[in-house]
Amino acid sequence: MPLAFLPDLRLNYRDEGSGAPVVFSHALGLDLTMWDAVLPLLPPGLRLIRYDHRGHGGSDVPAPPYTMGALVRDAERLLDHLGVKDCVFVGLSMGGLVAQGLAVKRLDLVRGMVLSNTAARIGIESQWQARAQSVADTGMEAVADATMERWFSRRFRAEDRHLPWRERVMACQPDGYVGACAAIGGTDFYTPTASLTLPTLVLSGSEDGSTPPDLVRETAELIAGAEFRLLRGSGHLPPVDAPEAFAEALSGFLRRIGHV
Ligand SMILES: O=C(O)CC1=CCC(=O)O1
Repeated sequence: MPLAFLPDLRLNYRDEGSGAPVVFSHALGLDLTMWDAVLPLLPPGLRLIRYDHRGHGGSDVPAPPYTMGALVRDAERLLDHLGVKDCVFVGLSMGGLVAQGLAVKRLDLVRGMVLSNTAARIGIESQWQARAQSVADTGMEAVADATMERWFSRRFRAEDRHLPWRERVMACQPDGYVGACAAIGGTDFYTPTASLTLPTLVLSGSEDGSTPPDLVRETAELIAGAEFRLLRGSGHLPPVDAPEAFAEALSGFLRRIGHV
């Protein structure tokens, strides 16, 4: 898989297809494979770029803590490196924070965004510090089970469909996870996000235990003209537990804004 050599960091990414660019930014503790089930369901004529955040997947793992500014800068430098402008940026959870920060900073790069299962602010800093500390102390096992409960519905878990995703969380480098917790805990985008006016689709899962629908809807209401859509039966990761519904919502948005 290609690595983008940014001045101080190597970022792992995949760049597939050709046409109008769509960039995918994943959630905490995961990697670019989070989008595997969605990409084949999207219409032709798109350049599909996905990457691993610092500290995740095949990207470098700098020592924690990280800042949201650094995560946004990584996305910015990757898009500059790939010569991408005017993309639709799709960010889920932590990736949705990156989407908001990037749109505020570099509107030349982003012509539309999809904010999935995210908010202008996620949780409170002390909870993120406590979570980071437990991973620093005892590794990913400290958060794996509780994460599955927040991410996936009871039914999904009863069918053991969460197990491969638990393995992915367990494979995350503790330093990367701890670093990203600091970035999330230190981020409050209420004011900058309220200034955004670009075309935006906001998606939420009715069973999301991490960013519940009311929180996600509140962020949609900050952005003038944003569309809000609730994916019924889905949890925190619709690309995993409801890829068809996610792809259908994303494809509709791309068509409505003339991106495909
Ligand atoms: O781990 C969680 O509960 C949910 C989450 C918050 C930010 C992110 O990317 O995932």
